[in-house]
Amino acid sequence: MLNILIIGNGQCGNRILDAINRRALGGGKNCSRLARFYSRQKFKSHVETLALNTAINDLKEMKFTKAKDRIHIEHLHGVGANRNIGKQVFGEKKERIMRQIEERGNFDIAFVITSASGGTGSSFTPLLVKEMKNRYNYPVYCLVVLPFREEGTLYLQNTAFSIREIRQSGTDGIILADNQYLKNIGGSIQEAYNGINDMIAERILFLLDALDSEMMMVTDLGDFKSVMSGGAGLATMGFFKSDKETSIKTAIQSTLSPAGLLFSTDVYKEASRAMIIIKGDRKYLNVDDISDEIEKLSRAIGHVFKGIIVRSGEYPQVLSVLTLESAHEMEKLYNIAIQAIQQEKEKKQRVEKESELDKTFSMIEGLEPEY
Ligand SMILES: Nc1nc2c(ncn2[C@@H]2O[C@H](COP(=O)(O)OP(=O)(O)OP(=O)(O)O)[C@@H](O)[C@H]2O)c(=O)[nH]1
Repeated sequence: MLNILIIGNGQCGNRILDAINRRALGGGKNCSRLARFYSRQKFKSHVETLALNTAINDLKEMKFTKAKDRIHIEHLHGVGANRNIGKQVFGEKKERIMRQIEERGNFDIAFVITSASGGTGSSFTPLLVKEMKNRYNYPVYCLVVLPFREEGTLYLQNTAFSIREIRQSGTDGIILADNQYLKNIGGSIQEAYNGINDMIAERILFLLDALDSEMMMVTDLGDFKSVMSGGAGLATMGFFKSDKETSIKTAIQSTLSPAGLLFSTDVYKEASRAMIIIKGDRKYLNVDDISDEIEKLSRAIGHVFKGIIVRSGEYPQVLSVLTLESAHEMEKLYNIAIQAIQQEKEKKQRVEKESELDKTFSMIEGLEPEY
């Protein structure tokens, strides 16, 4: 049995963690809040979850994560997208945060979930990972959510710096999920967030289940580590759940297609290593068809690990984990981020010069109110 730690930092990280806990309690989208009082989590592994946030309201919003796992790192009501303040708060509260991890025991693998663009999660994550890597010898993977591109200059510049810092933190790999790419889920912004969080939670739970399952064809933690160590330190995941109409070939293709992935990439051009895990009833799993599809991918990118988990009565579900050797979409994001940083710099310079407003205020210099 694997010991797994999942940490959610900041509002986005907290919400995704809560979606994972809801699913682990067996809940779909409408799972009752009461479920957490009487259900046992369906993790096969021993999983500890921990939510960190400077904003108490974000922690209170969580419905399926135990109160003891929601840790408030006091600083006003968040750090207002300011990563410098976030880093300072982490520095001040570091030992308290690390004690929380220490108390939860030793692990085989850890995941840290955050948005790249806010203040708290994106500044805590690189510093936290660095501390974890210094103190423990288990792999630490980050799941990082990229912003909608129209969310503003501060979020864009935070993204550019935080991704670079997370890469340099010693993390064993970054799994990307992109709000912009996934936004066609539709509905209100809250519905889109819930939909995206649910997609991420579904993939993470499938992965955890697979890493701790008896397989007909084996992939294990060692294979996952090998996949994640390939490429340029960035990865993404794809998923597809088939019904009785879908062939296993189509299911595998779908997990590698835009509809199945969490980040925009042409896997046949940009992927470096992959892991494909298939779960379902033996009668749907034609081994020749599976091999055909996997070979097509491995001819294009190199090595592909494959795993098959037999679950009687279930239509196949397929998960892909892909490390990337290049990421065109990330280059595009950095180009807009550079413009955003420039824009913020020019604005600051303009404000630092004596502004028209300063001139207006100075008109009453030397005068006193007369009554
Ligand atoms: N997918 C997804 N993205 C979210 C969610 N909530 C916020 N975001 C995104 O996260 C980014 C903002 O980061 P947050 O996580 O809210 O910020 P924070 O880390 O709490 O930091 P501060 O609020 O600045 O202290 C924006 O790009 C949002 O679009 C969510 O529930 N799901």
